[in-house]
Amino acid sequence: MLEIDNLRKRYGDKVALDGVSFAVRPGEMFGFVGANGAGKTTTMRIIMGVLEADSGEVRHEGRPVTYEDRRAYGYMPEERGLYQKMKVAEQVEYFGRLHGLTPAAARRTTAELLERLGLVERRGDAVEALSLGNQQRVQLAVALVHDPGVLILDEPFSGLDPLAVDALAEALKDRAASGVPVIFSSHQLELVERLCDSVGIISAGRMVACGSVAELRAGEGRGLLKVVVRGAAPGWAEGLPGEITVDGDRQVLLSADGDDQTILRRAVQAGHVEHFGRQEPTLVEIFREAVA
Ligand SMILES: Nc1ncnc2c1ncn2[C@@H]1O[C@H](COP(=O)(O)OP(=O)(O)OP(=O)(O)O)[C@@H](O)[C@H]1O
Repeated sequence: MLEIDNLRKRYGDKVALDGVSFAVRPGEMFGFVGANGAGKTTTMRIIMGVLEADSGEVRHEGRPVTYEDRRAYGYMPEERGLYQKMKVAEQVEYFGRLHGLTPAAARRTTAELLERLGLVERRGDAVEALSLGNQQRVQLAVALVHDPGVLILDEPFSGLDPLAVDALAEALKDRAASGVPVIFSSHQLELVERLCDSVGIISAGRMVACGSVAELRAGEGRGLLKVVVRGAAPGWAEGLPGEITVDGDRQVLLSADGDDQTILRRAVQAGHVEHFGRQEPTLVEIFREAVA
């Protein structure tokens, strides 16, 4: 388990982290979300030891993490960090060697990763000649080449097309499935909702919500009741709590606090009920509520 315990960090007068804590289990994919400037990059830099916290601790498997531990982590920094003139395959191999792989192992792993990430045809190109999406794939290959025990990725999906998102997502899911804790930050909340076992929402340096999407949903209450009735006379829902919208011959009632059975009876009497059910809040709605 990777534990982030009560991290505090100031830049001069600016409080960037104000007691951030969370934990990520082996094999868990943790989505780290928050508005611009909320403190995600600062937290990840502290986990990686690129930046020192004013106080608090990062532990892995019960012990404070050391420089040696971190050498075995995979990291995709916000500022990226590739050699622009170096060729793709050479670059991934080079980072593999820096992490202590033998030349043969670095070559083999590089070939596997380039295949996996759809980069085989670009293996001989200089990084500077690649599109942003392909550069990001190379960056991920570099983060994965030494088979890291922990993966920390700062906005790995930003600027990627849907196919590149899928390729990266599959590679991360694979790593998580092999028992590695994976933390990534993102502003793409639908993606986080789809991929992550748990989510942390940070706002102004504080963790304001943390847990599985199902747990975060449960904290939001029952969700809105949505009823779609076709062919009902106008005014059928008079007196019922909620808002009606008209869509052709359909009327849609969204109700936050009406009694389900009463509303259902009224809807059945009024017309043909096409849909009746509670809408679960999306992560976008949970996020808006949490940072409000
Ligand atoms: N080197 C620095 N010097 C001064 N202030 C900084 C520095 N780095 C970050 N900050 C401030 O600390 C706060 C947290 O920044 P951080 O980069 O961690 O946020 P973030 O959640 O990663 O944002 P984004 O989504 O925009 O990348 C912000 O107010 C930022 O302006």
